[in-house]
Amino acid sequence: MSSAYLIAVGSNRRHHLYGRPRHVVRAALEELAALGTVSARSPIIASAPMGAAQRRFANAAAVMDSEYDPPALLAALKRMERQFGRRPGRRWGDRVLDLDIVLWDGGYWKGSALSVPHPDFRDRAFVLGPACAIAPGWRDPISNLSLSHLNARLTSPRALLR
Ligand SMILES: Nc1nc2c(c(=O)[nH]1)N=C(CO)CN2
Repeated sequence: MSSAYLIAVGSNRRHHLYGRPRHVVRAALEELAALGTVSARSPIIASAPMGAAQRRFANAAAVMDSEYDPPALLAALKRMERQFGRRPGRRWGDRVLDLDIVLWDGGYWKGSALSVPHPDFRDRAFVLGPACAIAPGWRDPISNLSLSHLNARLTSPRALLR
């Protein structure tokens, strides 16, 4: 049985073949088709780095159906990161490709190396912005708020949206 996933994609380093981060993200969005059926790809946005990273990021999101369960999909995404030349580095440092599972239509997953929903996605405009462009009505199973509500909450006065 296949499941739907929301995947976040990011890059802030050049790739020797693909070039600038936005081209890395575009290539990664295409490559996701090897892991399932991609039903939506967001526009690629530029965003200021959050955390220890130095350079600007290109970010995007995709919705895909896949036969993989969450740990198997995560393993496949990590393999793709390595194929794109990512090497272990600082947790919040610069990277050629970052692929995260944000949401899964099966609800929650909690393992030693993986939590779905992604624990921090509600505070990350660079995830919510692109995600809202393709799946605004998808609800976070923990807060039960839609992606468009979570995104509005990040950018609007809190009192209005609680
Ligand atoms: N704007 C932006 N900032 C980041 C990003 C990212 O994808 N976009 N990823 C990080 C590490 O996961 C750290 N900071």
